[in-house]
Amino acid sequence: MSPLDPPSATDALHDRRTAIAALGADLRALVEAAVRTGAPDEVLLLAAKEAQHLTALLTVRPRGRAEVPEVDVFPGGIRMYSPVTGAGSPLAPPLQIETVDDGAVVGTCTLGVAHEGPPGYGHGGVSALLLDEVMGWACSYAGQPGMTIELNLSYKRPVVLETPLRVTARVTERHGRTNLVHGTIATTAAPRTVLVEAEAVFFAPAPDQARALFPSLRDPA
Ligand SMILES: CCCCCCCC/C=C\CCCCCCCC(=O)SCCNC(=O)CCNC(=O)[C@H](O)C(C)(C)COP(=O)(O)OP(=O)(O)OC[C@H]1O[C@@H](n2cnc3c(N)ncnc32)[C@H](O)[C@@H]1OP(=O)(O)O
Repeated sequence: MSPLDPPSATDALHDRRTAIAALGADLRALVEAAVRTGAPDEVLLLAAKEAQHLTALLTVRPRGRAEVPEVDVFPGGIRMYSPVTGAGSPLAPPLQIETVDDGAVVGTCTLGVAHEGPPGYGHGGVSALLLDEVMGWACSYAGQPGMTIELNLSYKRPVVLETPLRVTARVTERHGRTNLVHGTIATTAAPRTVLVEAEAVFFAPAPDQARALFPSLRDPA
């Protein structure tokens, strides 16, 4: 089962997610084209007008800042607009979450030029983004969805763009509501060569605290 399209989805929900993902894919292609283009100035200005038209088209019944989208399962499930995993997000690579049998969570993605830091390599903040997300999923899979309270990174080698990446995370220790998590980024071609390593502390809020933090959470228990 893919956590990004659970079998419980109704046809309408599936159709909505499919449409959101279609728009997300084209927006990502647009973002990548926009940051790589060598088109002349007049073409950029024409594209800007077209982008304004698209923005107007989509500004219909916008959801509230803290509202959980109807297409999402929160916490611990599909997030269509996540800047990391969201198929509907132009910011997301997007990263696909998978689990493996021994308790580690594995995510795969490929970064584009839009995610560049040093020329040809991924931005260090983007590596942190990928790790934070997959480490968060490791907590959810360990039964304690939580928020990052500390994240330490060691950048060992640059992360190459346009190369399939493998992001792994595993809960190593639990102390009450606090989980220590270890994470890595490698390429899928050389999974043992660690490019970035992370240690993090996640905190799983108690039900009352979760209700206060996330008012639209239906059943924090
Ligand atoms: C039931 C449902 C709950 C749902 C929650 C799900 C959320 C996940 C969502 C989607 C999953 C998909 C994946 C996403 C992944 C990405 C995650 C992120 O990006 S999260 C955004 C960035 N993080 C923040 O914005 C946090 C900001 N921090 C806070 O708001 C507070 O710190 C908060 C509410 C988390 C805790 O605040 P306090 O005041 O209640 O807690 P205090 O007492 O400070 O610490 C709690 C415990 O942690 C220990 N602690 C604190 N800092 C520590 C540290 N650096 N190292 C080790 N332990 C530490 C403390 O000693 C304490 O432990 P002792 O309970 O006493 O045993």
